[in-house]
This record gives sequence, C-alpha cells and structure tokens, in this order.
Amino acid sequence: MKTSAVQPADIARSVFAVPPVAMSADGTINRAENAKMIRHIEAGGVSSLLYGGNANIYNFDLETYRAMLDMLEASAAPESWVIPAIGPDFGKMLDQARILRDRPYPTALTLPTTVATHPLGVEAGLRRTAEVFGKPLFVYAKSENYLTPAQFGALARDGVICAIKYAIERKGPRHDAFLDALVQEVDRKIIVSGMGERPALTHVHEFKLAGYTSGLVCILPAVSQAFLKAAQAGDTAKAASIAARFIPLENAREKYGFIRVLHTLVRLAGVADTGPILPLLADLTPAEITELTPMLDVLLEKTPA
Ligand SMILES: N[C@@H](CC=O)C(=O)O
Repeated sequence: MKTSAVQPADIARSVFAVPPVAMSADGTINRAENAKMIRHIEAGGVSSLLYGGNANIYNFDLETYRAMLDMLEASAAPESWVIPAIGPDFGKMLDQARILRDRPYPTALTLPTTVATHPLGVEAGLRRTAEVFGKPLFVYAKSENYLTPAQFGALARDGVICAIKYAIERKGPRHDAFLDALVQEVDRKIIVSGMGERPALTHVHEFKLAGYTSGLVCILPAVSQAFLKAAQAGDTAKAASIAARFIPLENAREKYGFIRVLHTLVRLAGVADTGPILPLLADLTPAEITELTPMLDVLLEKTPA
C-alpha cells in the first residue's frame, strides 16, 4: 500500500475506484472476497481505491471499521493508494481519526452530511480532525452549504486538506457557479470529479479537474481507466463513447440507491461475493435484480446496447 504523502501526480494517475466492502453472512468483513475484489481492480490498472460511501462506512461500528483497515492493509498491492473514509459527523470523524493516526494511510476522505452542520462549524471540525489525525484530509463536497469555495481555499492553503472530491449535483455539469468559484480558490490538480461517469467528461475535459471517482470501475476497471486517459488527453469522442456504456446502470443506481445497487452488481458481475449489505441499507429485491441484470449484461457486453 502506498503510504507517502499525497501529491497531485497521485491524484491524476488513476481513476478512483470507490468499492463496496464484501461482508460475511454474520455481518463481519469478508477478507477473502475483499482481497479478490481488490486484485480485480488492480489488475485493470487502477491504483487508487477510495473506501467511502459505497463501502457503507456510514453504518460501520468501530470494530468493523478497524477490521476493514486491517483487511485493506493486508490486501492492497504495494503501489496501490488506499484511502478510508471518516465521518460523516464530527464525533465519528474524531473517533476514526484517532484510530487512523497510528495507521499508514496518507489521507482520509470525509464523508458528507447536511445534518446538524454550519459552514463555520464544518471548517472548525475539519481543522480539529486534521490535527488529531496528523495528516491532511480529502474532503467530499456534496452540497453547497458544507463549505464555501473561499473556505476550501483557506483550508488548502493551510495544509488542512490535500484533495477534494467534487460531487455537487447539477442538471447539467457545464453550468456550475460553485465549481467556477472553487477552481479560482483551489488548484484544479487537487480536485476530482466525484460522481461517477455521468459528469466526469465535462469535469475532466472542460473544468480540467484532475480525475474522477466511480463505483462501476470496480466491475470494469480497465475500461474506466481508458475513459480517464481519453478524457485527460482531450479525446472526447472516445471518452464519450466509453461513458455511454455506463449511463443506463448509473441511472438505475440513482433510481434504486447508488450504494446498495453497486453492492449487488459487483456480486452479479462475478467480481466478488459481496454478501449481505449492513443496515441501515438493504439488499436489492428479486424484482430489482431482474430489472437490473439486463443493464449489467449491456455493460459487460454480454448483450448489445
Ligand atoms: N458515487 C459515485 C462516485 C463515487 O464516489 C459512484 O458510486 O459511482
């Protein structure tokens, strides 16, 4: 596992896979199936793994969190960059930062929340968390009222944050006043598009963000990596045609829940047995699986689009 301090080159080199965590029937971490998933992602040329929302860390107790960290440290290849999430609330962030400060991870992703927050409090909380952790944070921007662009700028200049996962949803990603302001405050080299394939080409090609995060990359890592490299190189026709392959499933993930759909799709695709998802989420119903399977077959090119 790569443990050196975060540099912009690390951020641009690979898609950020945002994997689910495979669980055993008794609700504990399944080490063998997670290792299998990690091998599959790495074999596709993806070397950045972000254990964030899709990992369902929101619903982990601290024992499960420690077990996940042990599994990641034992399973990732030496050159892979693995980033666990913390939060979303201040108390959980601090508890997890205290666990992480004795571990080799170079940063941690802050999970987003809009409950019981104020931008001034979020800034104070992130400063305190980074101090406890002893390293800068990777901040997940998912709503406009979490932090202002100016606050992001101040946190970056002060070394409190080393990267931003930008995931504020828009009807069309081209028109985004918040992102326009953010790139005036923060170097684009430390901002990644954080919402899967749908806005990623606009974010990488037009806003010149450094890269993107994706859940479906866990199924087709080499294809996602090819998409990133095409978008970064300005080959928009190639990037758009690759992205089109992912869109039907991304739309279905939005309809039925991004995290729970990915958790099951990774199993249905034969990547790893992800097992039952932890509450407060719930596994897909048989009817949902029946609806989604043909879309997965299109993604896997078992059937034409
Ligand atoms: N939520 C997106 C990006 C991950 O952070 C996805 O799951 O594809």
